[in-house]
Amino acid sequence: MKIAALLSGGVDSAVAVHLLCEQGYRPDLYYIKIGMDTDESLTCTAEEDIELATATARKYGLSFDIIDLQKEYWENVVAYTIDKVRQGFTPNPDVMCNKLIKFGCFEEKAGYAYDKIVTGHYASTEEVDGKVWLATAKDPVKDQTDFLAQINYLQVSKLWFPLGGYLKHEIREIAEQAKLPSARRKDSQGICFLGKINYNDFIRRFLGEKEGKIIELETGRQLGTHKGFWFHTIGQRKGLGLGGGPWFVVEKDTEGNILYVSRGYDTEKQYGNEFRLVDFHFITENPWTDTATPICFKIRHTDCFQKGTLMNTPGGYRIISEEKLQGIAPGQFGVIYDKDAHLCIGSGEIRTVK
Ligand SMILES: Nc1ncnc2c1ncn2[C@@H]1O[C@H](COP(=O)(O)OP(=O)(O)OP(=O)(O)O)[C@@H](O)[C@H]1O
Repeated sequence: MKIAALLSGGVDSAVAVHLLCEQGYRPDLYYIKIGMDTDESLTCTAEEDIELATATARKYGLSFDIIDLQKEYWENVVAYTIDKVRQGFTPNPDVMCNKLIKFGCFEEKAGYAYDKIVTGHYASTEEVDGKVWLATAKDPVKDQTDFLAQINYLQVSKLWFPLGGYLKHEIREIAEQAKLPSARRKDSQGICFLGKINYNDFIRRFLGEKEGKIIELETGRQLGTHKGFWFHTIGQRKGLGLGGGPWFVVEKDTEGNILYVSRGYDTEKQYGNEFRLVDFHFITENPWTDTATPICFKIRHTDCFQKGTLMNTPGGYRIISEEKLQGIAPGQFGVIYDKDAHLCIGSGEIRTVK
């Protein structure tokens, strides 16, 4: 079996490679370059990543290649991110990076020559009645199935996640014992291409600044000004610069460049229990024929699953949540799991119900 392993320079993918070697496999290792070489302020930690990845490859005597997908990353993931922000949505670049870059463009450049692609994601796959499904990881805090929920059947059936059956602290212990070069490396956080740079600086570069009003939704009172709706997200509390809070962003008027906010933790306006999903995507297939199916779901990357019902209506899919949810942000992905939160079934982009 020919195996390619995606190595980031972090501890998780190094342990994935270690576990494969312990089982007698000899994967070819690949680092994907997605930073911007030409722009100092927009580069990731690429140099350090490549050094650590090279050291891991050397330790196991495996082949190591760097695949440059910078152009593809900017044309697909960054363009998508800016486009969504401009429309007032909250994008999820990590979801798109998995779908389009790690398992998309990489496949076209190198992955096609392999039977299996291995990563250090915390996720599993499971065969049910001869079909492969994406399944959650043993570690509920680290589970990354929500970032993988836009991949397709060809992708999931070729993927192998060796860390799915481990807890994060077990992975750290394995890395220490095996003396992996990246054993003591801190976990990476958030959106990769942003690396060390500030998200607002990144957005400002593309969309600039434009002053607009901040208005209290309940009273219509103007409380202050902001520098562009694109710096703010539904449910967000930080960065409003208003006294006497807590204030939360509850609505955005993108045409008028107005932010509507609401005060306190318990205001009705912050919460909702129903939303729509557009462009709904099943990873393996649609396992449900009913118009109302009990499910678990997530609307953001957290370790808690919400319980609710997936409604298949003539106007598209909707989720009705058992509990009221704070900060349902259009543009984010609503990720659907079976009712035991075991199989990840698919995802769609969140829209409000009007
Ligand atoms: N630049 C990259 N090149 C190749 N593979 C990558 C790269 N970035 C991430 N990956 C792969 O995707 C997996 C998940 O990446 P992510 O950044 O979400 O997680 P992580 O838990 O920080 O992983 P790691 O500790 O391996 O960096 C990694 O384990 C690795 O297999």
